[in-house]
Amino acid sequence: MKQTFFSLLTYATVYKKMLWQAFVLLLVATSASVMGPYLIKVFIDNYLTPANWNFYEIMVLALVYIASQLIGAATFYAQALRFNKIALNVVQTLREQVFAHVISLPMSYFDKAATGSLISRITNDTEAIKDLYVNVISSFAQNIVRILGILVGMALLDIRLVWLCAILVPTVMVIMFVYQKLSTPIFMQVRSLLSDINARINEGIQGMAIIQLSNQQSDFTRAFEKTSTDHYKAKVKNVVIDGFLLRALIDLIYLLLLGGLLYGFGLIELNALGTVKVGVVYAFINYLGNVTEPLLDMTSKLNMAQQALVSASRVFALLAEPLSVDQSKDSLQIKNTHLEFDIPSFSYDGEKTVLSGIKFEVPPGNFIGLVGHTGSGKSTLMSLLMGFYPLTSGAIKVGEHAITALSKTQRALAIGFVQQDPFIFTGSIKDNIRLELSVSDDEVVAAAQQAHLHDAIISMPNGYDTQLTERGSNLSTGQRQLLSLARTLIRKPKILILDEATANIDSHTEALIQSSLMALRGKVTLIAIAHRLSTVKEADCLFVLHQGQIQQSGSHQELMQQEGLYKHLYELQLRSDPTQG
Ligand SMILES: Nc1ncnc2c1ncn2[C@@H]1O[C@H](COP(=O)(O)OP(=O)(O)OP(=O)(O)O)[C@@H](O)[C@H]1O
Repeated sequence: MKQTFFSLLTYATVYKKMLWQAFVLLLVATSASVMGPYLIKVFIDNYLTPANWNFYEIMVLALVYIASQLIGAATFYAQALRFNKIALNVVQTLREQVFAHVISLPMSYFDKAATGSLISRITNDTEAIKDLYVNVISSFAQNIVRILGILVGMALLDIRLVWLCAILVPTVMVIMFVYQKLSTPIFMQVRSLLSDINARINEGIQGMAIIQLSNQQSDFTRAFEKTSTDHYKAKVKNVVIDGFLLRALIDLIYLLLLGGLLYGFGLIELNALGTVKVGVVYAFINYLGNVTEPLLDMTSKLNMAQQALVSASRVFALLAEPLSVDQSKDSLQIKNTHLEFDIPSFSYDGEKTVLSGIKFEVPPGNFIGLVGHTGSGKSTLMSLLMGFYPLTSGAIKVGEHAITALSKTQRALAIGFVQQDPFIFTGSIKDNIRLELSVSDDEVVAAAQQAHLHDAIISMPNGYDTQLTERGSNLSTGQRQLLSLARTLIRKPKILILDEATANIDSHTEALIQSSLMALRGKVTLIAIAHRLSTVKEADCLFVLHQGQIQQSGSHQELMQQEGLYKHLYELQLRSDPTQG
């Protein structure tokens, strides 16, 4: 936790100048507020009690008092503003850093992490860190300086008051230490359960259709209620510790102060000396009140500080997740798109082999098809070409360069990937096609025409400006695939991968797309993954995958002459749908 705290503090050191200003202003504000009771003590003891009505001196005293209060208020405001600005800047930086880190994490990370839980870290946890800066660090700094200032004031009045604080401070520290030890595991649990709640909500919304179809509402609700109840119980534990330790601490401070006051002045001063200066008692009570206030403020914020540190440790853990090792060189350009796959074996988890003995080449401009049973490794092979996962052995080469040596930008420019279920961003159709690419509206229209989506778009009331909702639910599945195709074609890739890209498209549109794609033949390397074998019949070469290995390869005609998996699959499809032949 100490490490986490210091790591968080380093984020504020970027704003050194503002920090210095804030501290200087804080010192001025504290000195001004400490001066107040002292000036009143002077007024009471030097003027009021002895009835010394020296008008000019009293006026000067009053003016100094008013000026000190005004300066105090102004500098207090100015320092608070600076501390808050630093805090908000730090949180903004941290949130941006976390987001940038998360979107650069290797795909394998997202296979394990629940989306809701990740969102919770970027939003809730960074928000809790904001509390640390806005409410805790700045107020701790203010309070500590105030306590030190008051201690100086007290020492000037009566050194015994400082001894009183010498009892208070270690007591408070012991309680703070115990509180921290007890509350950390509970806060960890609370935060992790909050992530689970987010993950469950996310799952519930994403899987809404299947939940309703399989009538799983009550099971999902029960599971949610369980997580929610666990969260509630952990929170209650937290409230009990807060109530027991923090409340008890507050009472203890009051008790000690009262005892100290009675002992210090009630007994000693009255009995031994017989007289008490009214001004000293006024200033004393005022200072005691002032020293209690920052202590109480700090203890009440301890809870917030603890939560923030727990959140920060979760955020730092996420920031420590290793990014994929980038061996790329920006200077490398893809000139030759000759592809060479040589993968002796590949496994996602180091245990189960998903691909083995993969070795083949694809000359530039060729059209190849990858076919095979579900789970045979077709998408995995393409994910490796896209660099989504690091190779565990062997290499994939584009031209003379290993795929890992090419920068992500180069790869994204050269290779287009049309997915089966593409993601649609909130925004217009136009923006979804161009994404961040700076292309004209005409180019967007041309890409949509090439993907045979243009007619569907212009039949919508707002045409290309139609706003798409999250996950593109106001487009049909087929239209989403066409949009993904347009989005890829507009980038004019040299290698085009189609992963079941036309699986949800009617035969007529599919035939049109097929002819568009065939027009690219020879200019662009086409790699199509297809279950519907009729769509890849025209390929220059077909690779038949079976349990992660290439079992057969050759053109449709060649494969049909062999007694093998391909012929078997093709005949099966032909029997179930004779129009496919
Ligand atoms: N991200 C992943 N993490 C771990 N294992 C995975 C992952 N993705 C796929 N697999 C496993 O790898 C194997 C090959 O899957 P892959 O998706 O490549 O098959 P496929 O031939 O494309 O199947 P389909 O035709 O159904 O799309 C499967 O056994 C699958 O369980």
